[in-house]
Amino acid sequence: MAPRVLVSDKLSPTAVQIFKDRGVEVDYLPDLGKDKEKLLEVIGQYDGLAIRSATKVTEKLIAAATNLKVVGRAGIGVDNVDIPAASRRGIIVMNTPFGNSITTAEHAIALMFAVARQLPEANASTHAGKWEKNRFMGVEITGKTLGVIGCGNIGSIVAMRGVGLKMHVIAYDPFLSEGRASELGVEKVELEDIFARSDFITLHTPMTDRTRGIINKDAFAKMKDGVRIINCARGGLIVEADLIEALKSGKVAGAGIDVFETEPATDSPLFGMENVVCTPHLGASTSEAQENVALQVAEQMSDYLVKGAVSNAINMPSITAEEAPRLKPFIKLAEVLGAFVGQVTEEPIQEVEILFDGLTAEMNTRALVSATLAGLIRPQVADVNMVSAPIMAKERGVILSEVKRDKSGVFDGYIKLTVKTKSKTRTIAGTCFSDGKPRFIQIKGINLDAEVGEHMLYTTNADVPGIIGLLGSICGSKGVNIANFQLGRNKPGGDAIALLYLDAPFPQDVLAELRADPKIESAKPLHFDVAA
Ligand SMILES: NC(=O)c1ccc[n+]([C@@H]2O[C@H](COP(=O)([O-])OP(=O)(O)OC[C@H]3O[C@@H](n4cnc5c(N)ncnc54)[C@H](O)[C@@H]3O)[C@@H](O)[C@H]2O)c1
Ligand SMILES: O=C(O)[C@H](O)COP(=O)(O)O
Repeated sequence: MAPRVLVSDKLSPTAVQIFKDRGVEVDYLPDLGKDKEKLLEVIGQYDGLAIRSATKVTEKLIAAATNLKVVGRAGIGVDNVDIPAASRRGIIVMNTPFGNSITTAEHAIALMFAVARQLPEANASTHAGKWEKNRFMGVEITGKTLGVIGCGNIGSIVAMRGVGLKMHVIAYDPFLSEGRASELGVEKVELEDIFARSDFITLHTPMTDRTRGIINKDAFAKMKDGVRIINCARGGLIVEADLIEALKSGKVAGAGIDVFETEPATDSPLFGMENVVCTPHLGASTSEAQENVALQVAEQMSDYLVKGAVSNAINMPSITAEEAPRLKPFIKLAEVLGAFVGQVTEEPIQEVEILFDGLTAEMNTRALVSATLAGLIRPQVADVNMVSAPIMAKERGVILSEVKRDKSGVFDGYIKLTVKTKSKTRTIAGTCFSDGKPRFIQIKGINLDAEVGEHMLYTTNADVPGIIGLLGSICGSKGVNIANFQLGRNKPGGDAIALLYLDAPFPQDVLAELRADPKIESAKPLHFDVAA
């Protein structure tokens, strides 16, 4: 059945066409995002949801979205999506990180000019036939200091434009390197310097708990008199009540505001204030940017729903369409290695080490780590997947380490998983053969070559005669066929294991009998999802 996507905000028709061309059914209902109740009613039918900023993907919506696999944000900011809730439910959230950056940077520059020269008021006055030449006295931009808070994609473009306008550009961004700053021609400074030195301050950070209210009463107090503020990022970065105070007192000479604490903003004390230029979240609204983000989001969502390729996901490692087919069997391998340990482990997991040897070390190991963790946690939490597993592992305090090394044995490459609990350390290694099927090649340090089947039985036992007979006769007595039987030991008479690949689940009613046999130390029926 073709995957179904709902587009619940206004997107360029290009997106709809791309979904259709890629074999995805699409419902284009651009006003549905604003109708929370209706959206809740229908969301259960969809595998994908394509949005802009109007649709709020809340925990409640996610709980109702029983089939949802991907949320695609045609744009950058994902603060309208409850990412932790989506991740816990295994829903990928992707955005289009570059499609509207130039357009938004241009809007910030446009607002800066509009505020510097009071263009909207001058325009309105001239249209009204007033010719108030003496009323509108602006300021020059050349030679002024532009303070950029957040120097990522958009902030960098604004900074470069500022340099081009002969401004002195200073930037605060904890992740901005000195090298990148000098490449952009900006001075890297602290936040306090931005406040103290800027004639214009422009905001370009995402909205997070750390950036919320970054421009507040205290910040205004540290700024130059007559500073001008531009916000094309998110409304909540500025405490609006504090901005209004600062405008009234004359501390702030003007503001260019594209984004508001509450949107849509149809009523705000900022409206009608002298030299406050407002636009209705138009930063990304050019035909070029909207074409870019619509095309990109539809391609990314279709690639995921149809081919399993992941790009620009906020909560999952990327998997390109090219690498997806090669990676797929190793993702399955990683999952079954995790699933093996997850099923035999009953204590809380403390540490996980995943070793990638040979060709596996050259693969997308972030995706393989996520798959291993998903397999490991699934016996406890059934609906965990590659998106939610890393979060769950972290929430459970699991210490995770990843090791990569060159080919070290007879296999071109393999994955070895070591899991520590309070009382035990368990190890298992596996590889994929050319048939693409996962094989266990080592358990507890004991070599074997075991094909992985849906139903298996794993025993640790004494290395004594009669194990094959015992297991064979118990399975035979219940009519369970053994497809493959693997034995291994660390030394004659030492630790031994048996791994049986069965054509049906091992019967629970004979498990106690098996475990009671003195030759058997432990016996565990296992189940693996080996379907493609
Ligand atoms: N008005 C609009 O229509 C519009 C359009 C696009 C994007 N946006 C907003 O602009 C934001 C920035 O977009 P981007 O593409 O440049 O994102 P980005 O991720 O490329 O850059 C954000 C930068 O902010 C920095 N940062 C994070 N926390 C910070 C902090 N506490 N102080 C200073 N810097 C901090 C990051 O290091 C990063 O470099 C988006 O998150 C979105 O909310 C608005
Ligand atoms: O984060 C973004 O990409 C912008 O805020 C654009 O939002 P919009 O798609 O609702 O215009």
